[in-house]
Order: sequence, then C-alpha cells, then structure tokens
Amino acid sequence: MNASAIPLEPVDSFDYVIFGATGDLTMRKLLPALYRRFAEGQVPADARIVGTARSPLDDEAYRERARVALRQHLRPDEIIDATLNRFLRLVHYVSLNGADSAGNWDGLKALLASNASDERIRVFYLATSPDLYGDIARNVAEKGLRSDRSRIVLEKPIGTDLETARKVNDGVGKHFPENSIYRIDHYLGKEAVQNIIALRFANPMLERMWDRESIEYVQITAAETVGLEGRGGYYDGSGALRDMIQNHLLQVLTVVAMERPSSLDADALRDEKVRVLKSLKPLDPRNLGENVARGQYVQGNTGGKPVPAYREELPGEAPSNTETFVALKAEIDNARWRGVPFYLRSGKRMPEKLTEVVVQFRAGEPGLFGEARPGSRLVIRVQPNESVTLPLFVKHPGNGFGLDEVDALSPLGQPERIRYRDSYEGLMLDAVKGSPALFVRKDETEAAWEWVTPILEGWRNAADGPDAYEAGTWGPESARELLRRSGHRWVEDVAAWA
Ligand SMILES: NC(=O)C1=CN([C@@H]2O[C@H](COP(=O)(O)OP(=O)(O)OC[C@H]3O[C@@H](n4cnc5c(N)ncnc54)[C@H](OP(=O)(O)O)[C@@H]3O)[C@@H](O)[C@H]2O)C=CC1
Ligand SMILES: O=C1O[C@H](COP(=O)(O)O)[C@@H](O)[C@H](O)[C@H]1O
Repeated sequence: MNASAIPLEPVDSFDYVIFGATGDLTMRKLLPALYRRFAEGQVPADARIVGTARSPLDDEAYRERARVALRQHLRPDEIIDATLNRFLRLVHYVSLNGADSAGNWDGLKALLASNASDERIRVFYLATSPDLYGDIARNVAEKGLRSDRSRIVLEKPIGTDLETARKVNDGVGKHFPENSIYRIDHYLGKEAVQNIIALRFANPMLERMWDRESIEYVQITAAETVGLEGRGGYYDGSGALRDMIQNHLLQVLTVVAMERPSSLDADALRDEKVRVLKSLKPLDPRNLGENVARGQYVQGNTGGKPVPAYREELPGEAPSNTETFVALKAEIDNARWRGVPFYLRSGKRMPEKLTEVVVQFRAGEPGLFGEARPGSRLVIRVQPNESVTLPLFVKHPGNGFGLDEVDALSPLGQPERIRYRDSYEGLMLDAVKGSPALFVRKDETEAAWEWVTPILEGWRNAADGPDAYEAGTWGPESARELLRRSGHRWVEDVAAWA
C-alpha cells in the first residue's frame, strides 16, 4: 500500500463502543482500522474507543493488549510510536457482560456520560457471537445508551439460516430502527468491488453490452490458500456456503447483475441489489447435483508446503461433513440475465489467494479471420493486485492479418492515485458518518438466506457428503463437471488448455 494521496476529511466526534473487544476480530481488524484512520487524521482527537467484554481488565491492561495487537497486525512502517501512544489514549475498557441486563451497564453509562452531547455520534459495534446481538441491543436501548445519533453495527454471520437470520434481525430491530442498523459485509468495503459499479455505469460501451445478448456467463471466485487458522470451532458449524457464498459472493453477484440504480444513495443501490437476490431462480433441494458441488480438502500442498487434511486440522477426532469448497450455478430469472449462468465458487486450501470476477462475452461470427473468434473475457481482479483486464484482438504487425491478443485496460487504478485500504477502515468510518450504502439491508440478508437455505436442506438430507479434493487444487472434479454440462470451463482450465 502506498501513502495516501487522497486526504480524508475528519469526521464528527464519536464514541465507538465495541462489544467483543478482547476477541480476534477486534484485535486483528477493528483496532488496526481505527488506528490507520487516526494516523491519517480522520479520527478527531476527542474521539473515544470503548472496548467491552466480560474479561476483567482496566483501561491500562486493555491498552496494553491493544498495543501488542497493533504491533502485530500493522505493518512496521505504519507504526509511529508517538501516534500509537496518542491513539491508545483514546482507548478505554469496561468489563461488561453485554447479554446480561444486570451487567456493569452503569460503568459504561458513566463513561459515555462523561463526554456526552447531543451532537456526539455513538456507534455500537457488535463483534460477539450473533446469538447475543438481540440481548445486547435490548440492553443498550433499555439502559438509555441509545442516542439520536446512534448506530449499531452487526458483524457477520447474521444467523445460520433464514429462520435464525430473522431472529437476529428482529431481535435488534425491536430496539434500533433499520436505518441505524449497519450489517457489515467486508467485501462491499473492497475498492475493486465498488469499482464494478463505476465500471458498469460510467462506461456506456460496457453498460450497453451488459446483458444476455452479449454475455455468455459470469464466474465469481473467492479462493483462499489458508485452512482453518484456529477458527475450527466456528468454521465447522458454518462451512463455505454460509461463510462466503451467502454473504460475500452473493453481494458481489448483486453488484455485477443489478439494474442501473436511480442514484448512488444507499436505498437506491440496495433496492436494486435486493431485486437481483429475489430474482435468483430457486434451487431444488432434491436435485442439487445439477447446480451445486461441494468439497472438503484432504492432505496436499499449498504454497510449496505439505498441509494436513481438514479433518486433521479440526480439534477432536469426530468426522465432519462440513464443506470447505462450494461451486454453484445460479441463474437470475429476469429479462437482462435469463439463461446466463453465474458460476460462484469459494474454497479454502486452493492453489492461490484470489478473488476475481470473470465476464465471458459471447463468441463472434466466423469468416473474416477464420474460425469464430472466442468472446472477450473481462477480468475484474478484486484481490490481490486489483486490476481490470479486457483483452482485445489486434492485427499482428507485418503483412497479412494475423491477430495478437493485447490487454486493453489494466490496471484498475494508478497506485499513486489510489491507496487500497483494508475494507474495515472505510466501513467503520462510514458507520460514524451515517453512510449505509455499503452495508447490507435486512431484506437483502434475508433474501440471500432464502435462496441459500434449500441448499442447506438438500445437503442435510443427502446420503453422501462433500467430495474430497487435494489441498492446493481448484476443488473436486464435480466443480468442473458443473460447468462442463453447459459447455463451459473455469477460467484456469481455459488458460491451461489455451
Ligand atoms: N475473527 C474474524 O476474522 C471474523 C469474525 N467474525 C465474527 O465476529 C464475531 C467475533 O469473532 P471473533 O472476534 O473471532 O471471536 P472471539 O471468540 O475471538 O471473540 C469473542 C468476543 O466476544 C466477547 N464476549 C463473549 N461473550 C460476551 C458477552 N456475553 N458479553 C460481552 N462480550 C462477550 C469475548 O470476550 P470475553 O470472553 O472476555 O467476554 C470476545 O471479546 C463472530 O460473530 C465472528 O463470527 C466475522 C468475520 C471475521
Ligand atoms: O468473512 C470471511 O472472509 C475471509 C476472507 O476474506 P478476504 O477479505 O481475505 O477475502 C475468510 O477467510 C473467512 O473464513 C470468512 O469468515
């Protein structure tokens, strides 16, 4: 990352109250995000960051934990001792069981009251297990901590299926109006995902070609090389479908597929995104094999190192049917997209860390240059090395009409113009600013769960489990078969056979 060339406007004074402040997410993502924005001058000097969790710590002990975590998770060149010390002076801690109305709410209230004004923004960030969200929201409201300028941020996962998602949403919704509830999906915070909106709607050429007439299929891949990373307890109860597809990949799909919104306002964008989710053709739980493949990694190699099987990484000896890989074919049943497959896949222990959207345009007519030219393939690389490439055929220099393929457009941004920031930075500050455009609305979450729930149901009733794939490969054969049936191939297979 480069030093930013785009100055960030300071936001209004705020108190950021984090529930789950001793947890992994806070230490690895939330505190580093706030530190970076403080170092860039966006966080005012009188802001406060109030950590809460049950662990009995005082301000100093918590600041020390935060200091260690920041040193561990920031790059060395980001840490300036004087800045770090000034930042830590903004940090406080209240030991509190957020789910218990008899907890130390007076302590939190007294701290917040010590610098209260009608203007001051309060953000309550819930980074605990989601089954506590309803209770925490109730306590915050009933203890009189909610102000007119309060928002509540909810970490994923919002539930584990449609029913539990509704429970979480309704539990929080009883105490906070929907326009103050900010559901985080950190993929929406990624610069390259937001750029899809610009790419589609600021380029009339692409906008006119963005439909079933011109596009043959779309592939959206989020591949990771990592395995469980010590999160086995959570992941084994979740799996790739809930962990990545229901939220991140479906969100990317909505941005790729939505109609032109009437404005860039939060609700205009989210209205269009939810329309896409509601137009997804329902899958039949009794016949999932047609559209869905799932896998679980066995021993193999990633990054040149041997890695154990998923079951060996899990604590305990119990067998597990949890999928670490999913590939599926989604169809959007509307006039723009009818008949165009959207292939989504995500997996752990893949050959590389890569998130990418591939838009395959239809092949041309045969004749002038021999056989029909293959359709162009627009590749939007979300991470790493964000870029957009659109290869074009041009004439090979010299006599005759031989063709060369050249990249017409790349990379996405000039590094000196844009500093790609961790997605949590922008999203956490958007919550302060009261900008919900990049957060997920209740109906979006529920529509996504509605579409995904039949897959969970089908798997629950299936006689077989996930297919095995070797760690360090692109998933099981069934994922390739899924595309082969429609005469398509995953992008790496096309590259390998070209
Ligand atoms: N870690 C990650 O990378 C990601 C995590 N998430 C989600 O974020 C949430 C937190 O994850 P993570 O940080 O990994 O989890 P951890 O288990 O590391 O942390 C949980 C936190 O919640 C606190 N806590 C538990 N019960 C209570 C309670 N009753 N009242 C107040 N605080 C409580 C714990 O502290 P104490 O025991 O002291 O109370 C701890 O600070 C989860 O929903 C997770 O799925 C989402 C995306 C990524
Ligand atoms: O939400 C999650 O995302 C990460 C992947 O995020 P990325 O920004 O690194 O692509 C994933 O590892 C984790 O399992 C999941 O909970």
